[in-house]
Amino acid sequence: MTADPPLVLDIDGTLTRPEGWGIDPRVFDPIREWDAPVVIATGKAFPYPVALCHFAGVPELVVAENGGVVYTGDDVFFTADREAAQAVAEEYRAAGYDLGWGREDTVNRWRETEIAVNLEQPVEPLREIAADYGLEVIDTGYAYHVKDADPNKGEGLEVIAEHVGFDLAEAVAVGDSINDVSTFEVAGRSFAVKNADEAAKRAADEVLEDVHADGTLSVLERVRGTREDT
Ligand SMILES: O=C(O)COP(=O)(O)O
Ligand SMILES: [Mg+2]
Repeated sequence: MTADPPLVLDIDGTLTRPEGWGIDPRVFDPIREWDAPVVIATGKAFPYPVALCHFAGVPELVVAENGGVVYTGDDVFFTADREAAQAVAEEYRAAGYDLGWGREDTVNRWRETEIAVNLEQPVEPLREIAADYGLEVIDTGYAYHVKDADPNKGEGLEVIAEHVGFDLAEAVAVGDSINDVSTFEVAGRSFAVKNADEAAKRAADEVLEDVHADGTLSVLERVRGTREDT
């Protein structure tokens, strides 16, 4: 007997439409029908991947905020807090800059452990202020994230695998950016979509020929049913 391997999916750049924005609706059915755990591992704020699982109709297995928040379906773990990143955001604003998400800022509104800044905002002053607080700034291609260097998606994934009881060596990960490198390091097989950044491409076992959801769907097709079910 064979079964599906556990899946680890990034959102932005990976489940997105070919033009780069919005979830490609073709990913919903394969995710829903997958007969093994599907972990959503993202830099987005906690509610976004929870909502994605909810609307896809799959259990909520979530690494959010680049590993700052981990949800096993039973327990939530916070591996960082927002305080220092918030202080960086306030200094950045006091220096005349803006986070770039508008007045109500739904990008950061429910974010618990880091701060995201719009890519159109100047990054150098942000990096300088973040360094003063001992934080790093990473560019996912969708936002700058001001974060603690410690937590990452890969460690969050390990927590979920242990809790749910699957073998990470059997897991298949797909991603597109530097925040997926730690995932690629702990998952047995890793794929970077064609639109991935250099860090993700270097870390992946294989770089796909297709961009965004087209790349991811090609992986799902290939790996479906490839796990030996003992
Ligand atoms: O939040 C981001 O900047 C990117 O999100 P992702 O990790 O799902 O690609
Ligand atoms: Mg991404």
